[in-house]
Amino acid sequence: MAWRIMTSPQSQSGDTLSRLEATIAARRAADPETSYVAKLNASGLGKMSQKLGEEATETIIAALAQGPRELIGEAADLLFHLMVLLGARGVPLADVLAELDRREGVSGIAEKASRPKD
Ligand SMILES: N=c1c2ncn([C@@H]3O[C@H](COP(=O)(O)OP(=O)(O)OP(=O)(O)O)[C@@H](O)[C@H]3O)c2ncn1[C@@H]1O[C@H](COP(=O)(O)O)[C@@H](O)[C@H]1O
Repeated sequence: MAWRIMTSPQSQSGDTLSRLEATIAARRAADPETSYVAKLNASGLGKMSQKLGEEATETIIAALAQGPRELIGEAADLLFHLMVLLGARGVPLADVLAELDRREGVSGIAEKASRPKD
């Protein structure tokens, strides 16, 4: 039987990520002793990028070898660390969502085929 997660009515993706973006912005300059967001920002872009890569790897491992709960946890870590990195680079979530909106309805296969050949 397929495994299902009950989706909380509060966890509409846009709202949740928008709130997380605001929280991350508010915590960036907090005390690194008490704020993980501040600690990540204090560690610099290199460390933040490394953490994103680690979370991506852990997500891959969960997808290949673990259960849905582990995959959900790792995917949440991955999204969180992506949001931290975007915030540190000053890229608004709205810009990323707008790019996804722009791509809506464009098949990845058709888009790739339309690229100029070398
Ligand atoms: N959503 C998250 C969130 N998801 C994951 N994490 C943290 O991300 C880390 C996951 O990375 P790891 O498992 O590699 O942890 P680690 O090994 O301890 O990390 P390192 O020592 O290697 O840096 C853990 O410390 C998690 O607690 C998060 N930390 C914070 N948030 C959000 O950010 C808000 C602000 O957090 P603070 O800045 O800590 O107040 C929180 O209220 C939450 O809403």
